[in-house]
Amino acid sequence: MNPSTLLSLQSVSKRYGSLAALDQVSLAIAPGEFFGLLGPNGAGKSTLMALVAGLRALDGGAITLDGQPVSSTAFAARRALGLVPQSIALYSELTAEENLRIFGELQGLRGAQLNERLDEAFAAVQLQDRRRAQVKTFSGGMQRRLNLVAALLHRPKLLLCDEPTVGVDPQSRNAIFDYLQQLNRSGVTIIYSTHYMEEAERLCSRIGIIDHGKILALGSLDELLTQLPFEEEIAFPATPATAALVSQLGAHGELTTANGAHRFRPRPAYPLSAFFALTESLGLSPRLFVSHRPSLEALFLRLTGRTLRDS
Ligand SMILES: Nc1ncnc2c1ncn2[C@@H]1O[C@H](COP(=O)(O)OP(=O)(O)OP(=O)(O)O)[C@@H](O)[C@H]1O
Repeated sequence: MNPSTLLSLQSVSKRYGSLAALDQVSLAIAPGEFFGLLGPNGAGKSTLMALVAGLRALDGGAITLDGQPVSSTAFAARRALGLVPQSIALYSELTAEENLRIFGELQGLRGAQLNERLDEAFAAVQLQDRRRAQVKTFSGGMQRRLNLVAALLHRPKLLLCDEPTVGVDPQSRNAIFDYLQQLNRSGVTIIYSTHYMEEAERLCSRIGIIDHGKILALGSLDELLTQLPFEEEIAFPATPATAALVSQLGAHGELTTANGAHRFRPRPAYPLSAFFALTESLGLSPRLFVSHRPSLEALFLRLTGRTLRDS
C-alpha cells in the first residue's frame, strides 16, 4: 500500500440480485482529502459508503483503511471512521443530549470525556440551547446538524457523509459546510457524496463522478474541467436584435440555440476581445451576454449523455 493512502478500494463490486450497484470500483483516498463523490440518484454512492463503513459485505475486491481490511468484524478499523447516513438516524422521542449520549457510548466514550465531547458537539453545530429538547421538535436542518455530530464524537480519522444536506434550509446548509471545512482543516479526511454539483465544486479538493456503479472521471475540479473540449461559452438572448450577430458568428465557433437563447463556443483561435469588438460594432449592450465557465454539469452530460439534474 502507498503510505500516503488512508483508504483504498481495489476492484470493489456489489450486486443486488442482477443489478451491479458497484462495478469494479478502484479508488485511493489520501489523508486530509476532502473527496467528493458526485452522481445522480441510484449511482451507487450510498452503497460505496456502506461498504467502506463495513455495514455490507463485498461481492468482489477489497477495501482497506489504514492498511487493515474493512469488514463487519474489523471493529477497530470501524472506530477510525464515522458515518453520517443519508436518512436521519436519530431517536425522535429522546432529547438531543440523550441521542448523542447513546452514540457516544456506542463509540466507546464514557464519563468526563463523553461529557466534554457532548459540550463540544453542541457548540460546534450551535444547538447548545436545544440540547434538552426532544429531537421531534427540531427543524429538518437542526436534525441534520445533530445527525452529523453524532458520527463525530469519537473523533474519527475518516468521515463519510452521505448526502448530508438533502432537504436542508440554506442557513443549516452553510453551517454544515463551515463545520465540515473546519473539520477537514483540523486533519479529518472526508468523503462527501452528493448529487449537487455546486456542493462538490465548493467543498471538494478532488471529485469522482459516479454513475451506474462506475467511477467515470476522477480529479480536481480543474483537472476534470480540462477534459471538456471548450474553455468558455457565451450565452445571449435569441431576439431580432441579435440576429445580425448570429449571422456573423458561424465562422468563428460553434453556435447552438435552445429555450430562446443562443450559446456560442468560440474556436480557440477566436479571442473573446474580437467577439466583444463585434458586438460593440453592432450596437449590442454588453449586458446581453453572459459568459459561462465549463461546469461539472457539462462534463457529466458529455460522459453520460444525460444531465445530472434529470437523470
Ligand atoms: N438493498 C437494496 N436492494 C436492492 N437494490 C438496492 C439496494 N440498495 C440499493 N439498491 C440499488 O442499487 C443502486 C445503487 O443505489 P445507491 O443507494 O447506492 O445509490 P445512490 O447513488 O446512493 O443513490 P441515492 O442518492 O438515490 O441513494 C440503485 O439502483 C438502487 O436502487
